[in-house]
Amino acid sequence: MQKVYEDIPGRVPAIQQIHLHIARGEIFGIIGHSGAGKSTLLRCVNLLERPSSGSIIIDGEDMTSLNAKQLQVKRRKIGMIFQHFNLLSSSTVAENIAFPLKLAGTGQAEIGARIKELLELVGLQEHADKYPNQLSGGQKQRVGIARALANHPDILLCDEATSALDPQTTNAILALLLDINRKLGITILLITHEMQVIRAICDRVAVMEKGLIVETGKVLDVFLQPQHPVTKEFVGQVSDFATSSAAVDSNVQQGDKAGTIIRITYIGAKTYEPILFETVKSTNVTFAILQGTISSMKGVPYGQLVVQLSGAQQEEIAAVIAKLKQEGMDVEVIAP
Ligand SMILES: Nc1ncnc2c1ncn2[C@@H]1O[C@H](COP(=O)(O)OP(=O)(O)OP(=O)(O)O)[C@@H](O)[C@H]1O
Repeated sequence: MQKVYEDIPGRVPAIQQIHLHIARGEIFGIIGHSGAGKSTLLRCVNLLERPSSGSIIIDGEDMTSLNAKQLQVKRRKIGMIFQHFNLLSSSTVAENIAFPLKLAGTGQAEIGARIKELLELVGLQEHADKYPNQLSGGQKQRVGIARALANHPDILLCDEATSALDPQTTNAILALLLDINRKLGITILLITHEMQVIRAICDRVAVMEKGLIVETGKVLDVFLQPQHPVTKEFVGQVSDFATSSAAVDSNVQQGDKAGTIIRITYIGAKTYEPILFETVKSTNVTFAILQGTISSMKGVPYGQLVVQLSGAQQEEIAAVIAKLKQEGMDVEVIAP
């Protein structure tokens, strides 16, 4: 699809040609700098913005071919939450959540029951009768989430949903989104400019720049092997990996230049196993750790070690590397 805002003649399209497939049930993140086109892309999904060309296919149905009535019905199955929450300030929490249910013509008794369920889901049972200005940012976003889920949507669009929140509240809201995805199977499409949001909950990510997707893939792959300069920059926000080469260079210069330098990547339970030590133990190979990090991606631990192997013949070092690979490690020889 493509989107050109028509108001300024000759301007670059907000979305150049983009082709994106999002699988049912996944959490898909779109990251990019300001003006990259993320909001435009997200708003095209539920047709808050109409693409200039191309189509938006949801469950086999092209959104751009629906008439106003059909679109209204289809939109009920696409919830949306916003950076600044967009709550009705003169309505209570319960009334805010009831709003989309009333629009859908839901009966009063059913609305009452649904509000109760949703308040429980987002942890706001005690706050039904409060007004938005009596709530914290995190609580406001919980109301936004409850309202977005009111009509049992299949898809939840999140427009910078945690950008106005402090880090601790951000983590709590991300945990709630992950919980909703797992419990209810809702597909989540989120946009953000923060790589920690992607790392915390996304399965896959697309990196946008100037209206184009410049890189896309599984979050782990993108983190461990970012290709595009913009992706490298975003990964550098949260990871020590991107800055590692300079640190490694200086460590190598200070130490023994002989030997082979490798980068080992550990994922899952292996992160905590002494595989490197066990592998070299019965050989002549010695190792020096030049750099190491452990982190977590969607709750799964992963780590990287940059290690200098020396003290033995090249063949023996090669055998150690082969053994590490056999153990399921991802090993990259950096030098020589
Ligand atoms: N309603 C609009 N009318 C005209 N131009 C627009 C409109 N909305 C966005 N644009 C332009 O389209 C381009 C992409 O904007 P968009 O808001 O989609 O980017 P973004 O990546 O979401 O940025 P941000 O994080 O700052 O919101 C920008 O050049 C922007 O100025």
